[in-house]
Amino acid sequence: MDDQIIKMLTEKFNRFGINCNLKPSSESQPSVSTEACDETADNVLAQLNNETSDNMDESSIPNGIHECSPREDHTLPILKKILDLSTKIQNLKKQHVALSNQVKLTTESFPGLDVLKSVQLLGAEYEVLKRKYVEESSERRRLYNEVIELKGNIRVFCRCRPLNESEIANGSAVSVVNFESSSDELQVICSDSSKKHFKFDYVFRPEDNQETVFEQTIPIVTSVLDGYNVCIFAYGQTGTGKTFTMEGTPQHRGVNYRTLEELFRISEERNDVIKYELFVSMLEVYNEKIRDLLVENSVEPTKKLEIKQAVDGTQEVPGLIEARVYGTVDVWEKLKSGNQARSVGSTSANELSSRSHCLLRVTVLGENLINGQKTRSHLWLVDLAGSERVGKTEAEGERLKESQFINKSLSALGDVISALASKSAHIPYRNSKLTHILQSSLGGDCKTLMFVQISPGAADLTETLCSLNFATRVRGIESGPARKQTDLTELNKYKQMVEKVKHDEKETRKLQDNLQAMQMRLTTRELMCRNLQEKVRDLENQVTEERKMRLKQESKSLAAVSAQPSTMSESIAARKIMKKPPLDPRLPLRRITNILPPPPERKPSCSSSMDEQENIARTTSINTQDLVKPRRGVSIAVRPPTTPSTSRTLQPRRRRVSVATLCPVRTPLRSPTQQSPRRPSCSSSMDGQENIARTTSINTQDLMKPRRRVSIAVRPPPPPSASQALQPRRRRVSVATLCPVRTPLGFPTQQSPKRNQRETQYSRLFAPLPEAITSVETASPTLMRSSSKFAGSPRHQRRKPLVWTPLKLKGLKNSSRKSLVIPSRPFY
Ligand SMILES: Nc1ncnc2c1ncn2[C@@H]1O[C@H](COP(=O)(O)OP(=O)(O)OP(=O)(O)O)[C@@H](O)[C@H]1O
Repeated sequence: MDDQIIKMLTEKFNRFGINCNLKPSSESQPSVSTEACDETADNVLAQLNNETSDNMDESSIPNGIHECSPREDHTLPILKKILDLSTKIQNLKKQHVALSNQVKLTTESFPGLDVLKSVQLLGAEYEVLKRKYVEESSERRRLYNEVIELKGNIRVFCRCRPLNESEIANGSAVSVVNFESSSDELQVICSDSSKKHFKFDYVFRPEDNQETVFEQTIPIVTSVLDGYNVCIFAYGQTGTGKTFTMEGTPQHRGVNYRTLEELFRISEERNDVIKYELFVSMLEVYNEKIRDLLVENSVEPTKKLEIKQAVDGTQEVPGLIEARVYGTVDVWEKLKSGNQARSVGSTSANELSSRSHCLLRVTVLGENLINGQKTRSHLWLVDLAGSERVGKTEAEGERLKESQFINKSLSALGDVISALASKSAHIPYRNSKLTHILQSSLGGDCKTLMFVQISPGAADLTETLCSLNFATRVRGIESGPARKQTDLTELNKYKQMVEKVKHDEKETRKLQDNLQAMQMRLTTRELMCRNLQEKVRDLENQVTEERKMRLKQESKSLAAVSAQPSTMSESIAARKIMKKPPLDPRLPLRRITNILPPPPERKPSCSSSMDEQENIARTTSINTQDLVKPRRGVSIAVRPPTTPSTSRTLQPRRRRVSVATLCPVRTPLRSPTQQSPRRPSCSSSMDGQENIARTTSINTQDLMKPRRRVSIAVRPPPPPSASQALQPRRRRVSVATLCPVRTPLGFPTQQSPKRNQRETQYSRLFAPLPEAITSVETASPTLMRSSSKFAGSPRHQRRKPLVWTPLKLKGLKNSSRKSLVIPSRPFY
């Protein structure tokens, strides 16, 4: 026994109060193996147990344990445990040693540089091979599809069913269809014993089973996994085995089930390269209505389904259920429930006759995990309703209606096929729901396979010939090459996003431009405001200066008048000056703010033809300097009538009076920009008998002069002409009133030369005759009238009296005609 173990055991025994004297065996004795050690431990244990149970007397312990006398009984279980643990430790140590011997890590254990190099080489090689594989597999698919295209994208298989029991029972056991040695030809023996040859892509005999049929179908079916649209449909007379070929029975499964089975198998195969998702939809076209066959709750009223054209040009049925299928079990469940929902009925030709066209659509979404290419393709599996002769099947009522719909849609299908075969410009796809929904499958970039189902019975010979002729026409269609269907959903999404971004950018640019323009306008306005403020300040200064000067002058003249009041007129003038209200120390200047005044608006020129005898012209012009001049001048000129025209002859009682008034008017301040250089000329009819022309003109310098004058000029009329003799009562009076008007600030620069010209003209026109000029003190409307040459006009020619009113122009801001027609009054 190992000395170390003995020593350890002895120590442990002693610690627990066991007098244990374990001695190693003699030197001559061979070393004890671990098994021997275990055995020893077991013996010790057995011995201890015996001592505990039987109170055995002290005896010798074999194999080196010479003495062992437990003092107390309760220490034995602990000892036992210790021994157990020791044994376990030993065992673990042994296992450790064994494992260490097994795994000996040395520097040699790590791979060398050579190995690493070769691993790297292999990795690169693997990448190259992978790339080559992808290239090759795509090339294979391309070639494969090319082969199919060479064979024809519309392929026609003919399948003849076996004679059924009733046909045999009726004695027509002889088949009218003869099959040639080759697999793509057949002969039909007509009633006149003539033979008709038909050639198709493949001809299935009555003995050919479902597997044989599907074997030929596989190549075209698998194209859907490569991203091509595929359509397989069964056409033929009722009871010839269309449903049998497409759906089959649980024992003899048809193309539908086998196709999906194959698709799952291939997708499993390509799992590491392409990820596929399969969806199934099932619908029927019954009496020209589309019905979803996968709607679970048939109690609910079926929603109306319509065919719509999708963005990529394919025909879609929005709202149609697309059930995801994960395996053949799923598929079978879906097909079963769909077939149960399908409209079938019993006819004389077929006990379970399909009364509708059943369409199963498989949508395949594929994503290439290596290059990320996505595909979305459809596979249509169509079991058409059988063509039937209404007379032969003796259909009545609902069956008759169904038959009519079926035949109509099959006829539409025939028309489409004919149009496609003759390469007609217009293909009547929309003549029926069936052709509309199969539009892209029949004439588009799709691979189409048609099963023409025939009966071998002589009784169905005519229908058989019809079906075969139809199938021959279909085979003659030259369709274009099938196109791989990439998933355009994401592409369209990105396109829309790009469009939106472009639009947004355009909008942003427009907004930025607007902002810049606004900023520029703002800057310009601020500049203008500053200029205006400066101008206002200058004007205010000027006004203050002039006011001071005027005060000085007034005080001087007042002093002079009070000193020598010689004449009556001077005394009156002095009185007037005294009476004059003190000047307003502050001019009512409008506060100019940063808000710009509106753009200068032209006063509307209102002229209306009220009477060709009347002409009223008023012109008001305001100058800022006018405001500060404390003088008022009124000139009234009464013009003699001009030579009357012919028209006047017809209006003998009309008179014409023109009054021009120049007077200072107290009006609200107007901004310089609003001060139009030309006042509008307003004409209005005041009286049918009178014509009043008033011209109001304000001159700033005049306003400053401290004088008031009203000049009334009454000119004698020229000698009456012959025409006037006929109009003795006509008079023409022109009155021009010039009065300084207290107006808003104006600008001298705005005094247009045209206006000056006009003023000169007027002043010349209304220049007072020396003998008619009366001083202000004596001039009054009454006097004016009495002094006029026409004062003694007959009463019925009375003109509208002039109204002498105080100057009231408060609303110049509104710039209405009223504010410009300034009524005047004597300055007393
Ligand atoms: N190749 C065949 N082998 C064995 N039985 C067949 C075959 N073809 C058809 N049958 C049988 O003929 C009968 C009628 O077939 P099926 O109902 O498929 O005809 P159909 O063309 O779909 O008729 P319909 O247009 O009226 O629906 C069925 O009982 C079917 O099992």
